[in-house]
Amino acid sequence: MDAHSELEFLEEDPCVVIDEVSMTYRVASSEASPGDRAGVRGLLRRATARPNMVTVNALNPISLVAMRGESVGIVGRNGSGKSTLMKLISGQVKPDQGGVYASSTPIMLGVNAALVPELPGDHNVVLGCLAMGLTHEQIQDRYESIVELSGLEKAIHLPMRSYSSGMSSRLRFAIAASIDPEILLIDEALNTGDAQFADRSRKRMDELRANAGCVFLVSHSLDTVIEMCSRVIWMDKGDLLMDGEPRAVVKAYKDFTRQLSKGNNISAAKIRNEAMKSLVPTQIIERSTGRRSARAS
Ligand SMILES: Nc1ncnc2c1ncn2[C@@H]1O[C@H](COP(=O)(O)OP(=O)(O)OP(=O)(O)O)[C@@H](O)[C@H]1O
Repeated sequence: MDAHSELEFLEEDPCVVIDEVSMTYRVASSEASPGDRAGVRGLLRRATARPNMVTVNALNPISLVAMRGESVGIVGRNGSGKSTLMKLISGQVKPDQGGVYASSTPIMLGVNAALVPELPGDHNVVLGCLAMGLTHEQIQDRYESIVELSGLEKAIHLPMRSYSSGMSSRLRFAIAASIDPEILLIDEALNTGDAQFADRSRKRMDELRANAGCVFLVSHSLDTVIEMCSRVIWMDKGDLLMDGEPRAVVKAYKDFTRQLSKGNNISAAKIRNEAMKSLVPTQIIERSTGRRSARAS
């Protein structure tokens, strides 16, 4: 990249900058240590002993920049680090190292609303909206459309603990979708609820995407990702493998999973390596103002 294009890039306005972020979790493991008894007796002993703490690498160091106007899809197998990345962006968890910078508070659809199961749905609408910083007037204006989007009808007056998990997700989604965030995070929210709700939520999501500065969408539905995203990243075992044009990235990911499901582990590993080799790493530059931008290194 020559000096001129680098300058041009620096003048753009990123919504989210992820700078060399990594994340591990510490969890208790029941795996036997050398010298432990085998079988059920061993398990019983370990169940009452102090647990072995192990470290799970959820995310290896990654850097990423999302510009205004981008819809970034995130695909990958179970446990590849997609939700962890979303939680880091939304600030729900802190990285072990590195930093996440955002031009405004990222809003995770359907998860952020802190609701009270003992209270009826309508009370929770008010609580959820207050928690997101809406004023009384704004809540009054939006109340009807939230209830309508949730599709709960009369059940809106019943305690949330009496809802099915789909009903409660629908209410969370409807509350979270009542604001127009600049940075919108959607983690599988599209798969919430039944077909009728999927239609309604998709419509609202289209409006949100149109108004948002940038969107991150985690989904196992690859058609949805192609349809909705301008760019897709593929993650695997905590690594960022590929970042680019949706169809190309989804194709590589599909080829990879197809080989895996046929048991062709060597072919799958080849596709994984090729994807990783072709990835142009992002290098984050700290500007004199303290703001961060990126260039491809
Ligand atoms: N709270 C947690 N405590 C311990 N380990 C965790 C926790 N959350 C995630 N992990 C581990 O971190 C890794 C990444 O998990 P993550 O949920 O980010 O994956 P994912 O790509 O979103 O998976 P999925 O497609 O199944 O939702 C996995 O190995 C998982 O077991």
